[in-house]
Amino acid sequence: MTTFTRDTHIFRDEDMLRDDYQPESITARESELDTYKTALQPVINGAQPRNIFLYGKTGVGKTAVSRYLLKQLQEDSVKYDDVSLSVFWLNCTNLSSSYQVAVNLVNTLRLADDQISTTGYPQQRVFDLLYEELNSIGGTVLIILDEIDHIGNDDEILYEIPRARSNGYLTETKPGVIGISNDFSFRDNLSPKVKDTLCEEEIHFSPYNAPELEAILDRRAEGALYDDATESGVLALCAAIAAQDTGSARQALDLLYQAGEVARAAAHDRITQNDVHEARNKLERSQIEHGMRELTRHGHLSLVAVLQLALESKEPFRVRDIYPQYRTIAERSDIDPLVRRRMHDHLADLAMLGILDRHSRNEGRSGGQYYEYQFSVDLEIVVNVVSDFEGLTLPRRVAKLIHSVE
Ligand SMILES: Nc1ncnc2c1ncn2[C@@H]1O[C@H](COP(=O)(O)OP(=O)(O)OP(=O)(O)O)[C@@H](O)[C@H]1O
Repeated sequence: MTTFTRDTHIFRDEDMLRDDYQPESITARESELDTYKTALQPVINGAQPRNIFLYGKTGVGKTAVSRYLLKQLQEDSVKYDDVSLSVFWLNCTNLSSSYQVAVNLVNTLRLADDQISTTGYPQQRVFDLLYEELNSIGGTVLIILDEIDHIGNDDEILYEIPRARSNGYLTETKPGVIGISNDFSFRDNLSPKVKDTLCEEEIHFSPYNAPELEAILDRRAEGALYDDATESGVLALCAAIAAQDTGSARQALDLLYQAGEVARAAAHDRITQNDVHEARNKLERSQIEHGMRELTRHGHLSLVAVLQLALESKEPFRVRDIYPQYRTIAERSDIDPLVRRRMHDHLADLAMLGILDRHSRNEGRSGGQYYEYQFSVDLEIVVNVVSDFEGLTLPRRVAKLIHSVE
């Protein structure tokens, strides 16, 4: 019988290493905190809030710093009788227009039993409903729009809310918008009037360097791990790996967590540097698997075509070898094949995701330039992912291999 017993010698509180954990203090972001605090100061002064735009790559603390400061601002605002502050968060993932953001905001501001339908209203009607809700709240209302880049070019609302008071739609409420994005091109592509309004105050979060990441890990490990749970150099190694790759605190924390899990599974007394290396391989593997699963149908077909060739003969392969395989698999699966050039784009995507290696070659003096492809990951990983593809008629050799593994 399987039994569970508590293992406590590594993690004191493993939830503190999870992504949704909100740290009580922020490490290594002094200048961003200063600028952000200054931008929020008008709220405490009872003045119209400034609009703020935060941008920087993923995992560099934009959300954590915002949550930390806004919580502090809410606590401090209570001390002033003439300040009434309300803060609302909306994650804009999957919201690709001003209309959708407006509807979701109305529903965020309303009670659960008073929600509006997400379709069927004219845009101006939804904006009017939003102004009604905002007016009924009164005081200062800060709206934080996380992952704001999903709204794309349909960005009217980012102008409408900040300007609603000066345009006469709001009399009781002073609105402020804080937009958060990890897409650098989004800011550059904003329409000029939106840019002027939303980016009144811009704060850029740069990637962390290794000492900064080590300081973040150190602070987090104090609560998450027991005092002697890591071999010396483990935190520095996690920090160095993440700094070299992305500069993301999320990546560094994930690595430490996963290394703890590796140590726990192997019944080690403490996390070793080898555990960190193993954790890194595991994380990379799962990232690559995820990348393969998320490909489009034709990406999957291209992947299977290269896999079939790799099982039959020695890599690398040219597009002229891969394309006929791709066509055959597509036709047998009742899918219209793409033309060769378009399929080549999918091979380029596979190379970009780190699944294939791609080398450019020159064919002597007379010939042109061409590309060669080969897998840069273990075939075992590819076979494992391909075995979950549905609706494809797999070539015999691939199907047989999958069958033998299962
Ligand atoms: N300066 C910091 N001090 C303490 N913890 C931090 C710091 N920066 C980031 N973290 C932690 O790293 C993780 C990722 O941070 P966060 O979610 O704030 O990144 P982000 O920049 O908002 O990323 P994304 O753009 O993907 O939403 C969180 O667990 C957060 O608590």
